[in-house]
Amino acid sequence: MLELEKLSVGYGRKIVLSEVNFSLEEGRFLSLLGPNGAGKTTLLRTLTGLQPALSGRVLILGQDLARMNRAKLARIQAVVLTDRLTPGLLTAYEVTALGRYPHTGFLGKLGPDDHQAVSRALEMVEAKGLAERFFQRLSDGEKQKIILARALAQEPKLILLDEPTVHLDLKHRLEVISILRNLCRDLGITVVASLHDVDMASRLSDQVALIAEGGLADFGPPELVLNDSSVARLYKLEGARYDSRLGVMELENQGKRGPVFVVPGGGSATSLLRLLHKRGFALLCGVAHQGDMDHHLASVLGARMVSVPAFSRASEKDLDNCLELMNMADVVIDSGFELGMANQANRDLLIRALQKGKQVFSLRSDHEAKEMLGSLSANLVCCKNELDLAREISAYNHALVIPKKQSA
Ligand SMILES: Nc1ncnc2c1ncn2[C@@H]1O[C@H](COP(=O)(O)OP(=O)(O)OP(=O)(O)O)[C@@H](O)[C@H]1O
Repeated sequence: MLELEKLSVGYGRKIVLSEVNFSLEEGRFLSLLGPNGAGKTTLLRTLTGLQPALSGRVLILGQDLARMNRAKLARIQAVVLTDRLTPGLLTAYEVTALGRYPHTGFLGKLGPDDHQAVSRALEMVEAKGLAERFFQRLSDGEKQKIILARALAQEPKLILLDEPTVHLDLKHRLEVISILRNLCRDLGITVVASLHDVDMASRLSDQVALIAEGGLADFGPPELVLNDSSVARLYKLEGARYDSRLGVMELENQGKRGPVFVVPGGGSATSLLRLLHKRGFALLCGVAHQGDMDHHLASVLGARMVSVPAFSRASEKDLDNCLELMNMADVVIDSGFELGMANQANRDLLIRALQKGKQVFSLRSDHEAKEMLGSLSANLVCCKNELDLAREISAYNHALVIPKKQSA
């Protein structure tokens, strides 16, 4: 569908990107990712023919873009740029109908086929109800849907979009994204879009192009191209990292409070770990099973951890290592894990912590705690939920810090 051969783009003598090479098959979704000012818009504008290439070639369906006439190009390619559309007093239907211009005659008169195409396009973006409303009076999200409908009414094979979800709330962002995804999957339309959301790009795209420092830094399926270090390099991230497994950005913290020791299990500690990390606590954790969500998140959040392979029991040595970490912690937290064959050691850890007189906070009910820990549970502070627990720990931590300061 699209092939770039040693393409350099820019403005006059200013080269923004040089010698970009890649090709894209029909019906694929390509996301252009890169920091502000990297050249995504400049590349998109060059692919639309709105600005000439500085050197190299763009081939669309095997034909050189520079030699294609505009009418022919408009029947293949639709463009959605970020420039605000100000179409005067046109209704949403009339704006959508503007997309039919490559198919109508000189006077732009719509025939029955054109009206059908306009209705189909409005239906595809689920905006038939907006048809009679004035475009200017629509919300940003509604406008974006109509602009997409206009591109679809053109019945293109290739759609180029610059930041199609910018200014949209979550609902409209997801709607627009799912419309674009369906275009590729159901209609075989090729989509090239610049996006700022790495997570969205990784879920949506067949291919991603990483644009940075004057060229194409990488190109390929997101599963191969997007990882912690490539994203950190691309955006020059400091104080944050991209978790490619969960597809989310995690903020680093200096862990100035605590540390606290979390006893995890089977994903029971995930919200808790995130909350404590957000509140600035340094995290210690054990015993965590590899492959478990708690293990993954604890390691992404930079916790010091004792871990064992999935489904295996911790050894005496693992327990000793945990106790060593636990001794460093102000408090111990029971994540309320479900007890099974493989994590008996985590119950033993809680028992040892209570026997040593450590302050233990728990996400279990009093009843559950008693069942698991017997009379020792009397020394446990049971909390209703993660927020309650974080509050209790903050109060306890504060009480610890003040005497320390006073004695100094
Ligand atoms: N008309 C212009 N003339 C000269 N330089 C320009 C022009 N338009 C943009 N630039 C410059 O070209 C470079 C690339 O800009 P571009 O808008 O393509 O980046 P981008 O990746 O789309 O950025 P963003 O994510 O912020 O939209 C920037 O340094 C920008 O200042």
